[in-house]
Amino acid sequence: MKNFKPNIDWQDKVIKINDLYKSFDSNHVLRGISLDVHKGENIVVLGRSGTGKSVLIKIIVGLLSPDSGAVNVLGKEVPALSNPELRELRLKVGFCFQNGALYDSMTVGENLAFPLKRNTPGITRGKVKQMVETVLDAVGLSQTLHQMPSELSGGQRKRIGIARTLILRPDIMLYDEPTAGLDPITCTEINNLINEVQHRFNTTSIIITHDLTCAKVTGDNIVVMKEGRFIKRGPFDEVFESNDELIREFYDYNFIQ
Ligand SMILES: Nc1ncnc2c1ncn2[C@@H]1O[C@H](COP(=O)(O)OP(=O)(O)OP(=O)(O)O)[C@@H](O)[C@H]1O
Repeated sequence: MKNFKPNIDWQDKVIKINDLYKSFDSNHVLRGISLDVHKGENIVVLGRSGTGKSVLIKIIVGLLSPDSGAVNVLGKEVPALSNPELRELRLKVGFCFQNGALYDSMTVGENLAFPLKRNTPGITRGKVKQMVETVLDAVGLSQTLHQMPSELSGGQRKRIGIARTLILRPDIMLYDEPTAGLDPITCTEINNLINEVQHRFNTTSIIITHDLTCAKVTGDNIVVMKEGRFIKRGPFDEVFESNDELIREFYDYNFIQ
């Protein structure tokens, strides 16, 4: 459970998705998805493999176009944006890749400085140094500044990946399977870090996962996705209190497999 009260503005919808459809030929992946995400909220999208979670995220950042429906992110209608407008939007929507996506030939510090230098022309070396130190401190890994990614554990790589997204101070963080492939203790650390980011930087987050513990610990609200639809939404305890057969099935699946 969170040891702080999230600062959520329920009047401010930073993501508004309405009746979204997306198919690939005869594969009807999204079949009428609607979702509001509020400023400062951590929302978890829970669903089994292949239900369309990644397709949804790609539509949110304009990497895929929907067949129909509306997608508004930070006040912009995403499908209508030009390429330069999309690039601008993507600076405000940070995507945390599953593997951290670090450059193996650069030190941790260089990996963190890279997006900052590329996206902030004219930034001084002093400012870069200060921002790198701040995000490294935020993820609890100040001591790794001069290390190479190959010297880090899987959990540390994830943390540095999160720091690299965070350094551009996005309004929205998208976490793709943040705890996949990690041992339970490291999972707990990553879950705590996701909450710490919410608390310290007041970001809005979408967390895609099939890890129920991650959903429970990080999510202010959960949506459960099945076959391209949201079959349930609400706080974790409310969703999983349900006697709905589809929800039980998901719950059992998590513990059996
Ligand atoms: N670019 C694409 N072209 C064709 N089919 C695609 C494309 N992207 C995704 N799909 C299909 O859409 C469906 C949903 O895929 P998606 O990656 O969103 O699933 P997911 O819920 O994120 O699964 P996982 O948890 O395994 O990552 C799959 O059947 C996939 O094959």
